[in-house]
Amino acid sequence: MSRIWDISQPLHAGVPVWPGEPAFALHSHAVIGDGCPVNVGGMSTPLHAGTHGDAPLHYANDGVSSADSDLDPYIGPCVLIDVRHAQGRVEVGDIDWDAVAGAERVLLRTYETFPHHVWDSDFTAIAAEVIARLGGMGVRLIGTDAASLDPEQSKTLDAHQAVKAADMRILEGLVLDDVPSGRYELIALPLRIVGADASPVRAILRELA
Ligand SMILES: N[C@@H](CC(=O)c1ccccc1NC=O)C(=O)O
Ligand SMILES: [Zn+2]
Ligand SMILES: [Zn+2]
Repeated sequence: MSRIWDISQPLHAGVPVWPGEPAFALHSHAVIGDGCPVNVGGMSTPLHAGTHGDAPLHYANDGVSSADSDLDPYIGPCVLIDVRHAQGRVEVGDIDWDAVAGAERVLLRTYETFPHHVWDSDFTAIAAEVIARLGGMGVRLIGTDAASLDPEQSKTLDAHQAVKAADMRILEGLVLDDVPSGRYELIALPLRIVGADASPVRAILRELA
């Protein structure tokens, strides 16, 4: 059997969320007891909490929602590239472009150790030029272990806009700590949430046969 890496953050009350967003919460609506045969829960979550896919609706009013997005970008061969050496922002010179050649899905590892317990305002963003070059090479999905492609304080979202121009899809908040660089099969499907600008995903990498 081929090995599977779970590259998703656990979702729980303490999962770091974008500043100002409400915490993730799991509620109990029913518990097993006299007259009740089941436990039943519900959840409340910011859509950009944990490991998630941005829908184009996040960065454009005419963009599709999670329910309406093609699924192709989120499933298939991918390459994981180590860019831990990048300073502040991933620039064109930080990427091993030979490793990218031919890939339709590219995941970038920026963290030495993923910050599971605190919000990191200084995450490593990605330059719009990098996205444009990836798009020009036929890449359809960009993934990162950072909370966003653009810096937390950005109001122009240049990298997201470059994704829009190339009609790519985005995964954010991946956990890539224990995964060697190289090629894998990616599966990270957004939920079919009508009108949603983002969705949690269960992201996995599977060793290629
Ligand atoms: N663009 C970010 C998310 C984002 O910008 C955001 C998420 C939640 C609440 C506010 C946000 N941005 C406000 O300027 C992302 O990459 O998904
Ligand atoms: Zn997001
Ligand atoms: Zn985003």
